[in-house]
Amino acid sequence: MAMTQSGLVADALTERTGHEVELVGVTTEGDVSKANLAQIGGTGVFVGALRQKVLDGEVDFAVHSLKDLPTGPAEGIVLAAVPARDDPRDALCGEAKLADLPRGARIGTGSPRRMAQLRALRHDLEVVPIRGNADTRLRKVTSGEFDAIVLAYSGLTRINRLDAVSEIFEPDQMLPAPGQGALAVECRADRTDLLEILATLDDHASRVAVTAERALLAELEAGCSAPVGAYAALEDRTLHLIGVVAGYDGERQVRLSESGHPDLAERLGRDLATRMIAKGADQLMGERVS
Ligand SMILES: NCc1[nH]cc(CCC(=O)O)c1CC(=O)O
Repeated sequence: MAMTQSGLVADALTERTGHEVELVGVTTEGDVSKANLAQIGGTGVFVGALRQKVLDGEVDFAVHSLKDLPTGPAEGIVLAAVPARDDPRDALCGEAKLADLPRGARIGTGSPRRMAQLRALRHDLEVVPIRGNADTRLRKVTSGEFDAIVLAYSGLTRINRLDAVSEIFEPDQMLPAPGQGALAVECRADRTDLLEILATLDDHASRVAVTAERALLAELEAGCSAPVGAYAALEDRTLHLIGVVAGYDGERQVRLSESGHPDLAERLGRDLATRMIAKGADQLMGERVS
């Protein structure tokens, strides 16, 4: 998936600016270690290794899945471009749509956000942690170990596995992770020459949407392992943001929305988070039922 999305960015850059781009594959501890990803530092291990190559000047820029980036700033590195976002929704991969799965069906997901929202949609489901890359997970559906799993639609597009999708969740059923479906192009802050070139890849609507979603996540002091969903979209020069913090039991949710001017995307996210905290969102995040 990472090589595909880097290839897409490289092609777009060549098309827009005429610059040839050489792809450099980077293998990280996250790719080779058999240990649980959480134990070796979560998705931060992929991001950290790529950022080091950027800082060392081994590569000019790096492409990440934006939802895997920690919300805090990275010293010496800037988010040079957010290309036009792909479909941000989550997809169910299995034999049937969610409503048609048998009682007590086994659903695999490693994401607390997806777990909590699945339980809210259907209390009878057995939601079970699952590991491995997308292809490994999909094989666990084919083998019958799981009745279904949930993955990002955009990721399935990039690995050419839309055939596995049985249902796409609308944001009112399941809010995606902040930044889901978007890519992040990062380079060194002092490379002004490069910043100008990479800026041609930036998509304003995508940039303001993910800015609001990530500001919400940052203000909630949450990371990618928190049961936090967010989705923002720009319509007629108004930015609409929806956020959710879902309790692990699926019983309680704090779900609020807010709209504002896209120039104030960061503020919009922070304001919504503050309102969510006032409704008990931080308490829900602190809980671990299973
Ligand atoms: N956490 C892993 C990860 N990081 C980005 C994507 C999907 C692609 C995207 O969001 O752009 C995935 C897999 C998934 O959640 O199904």
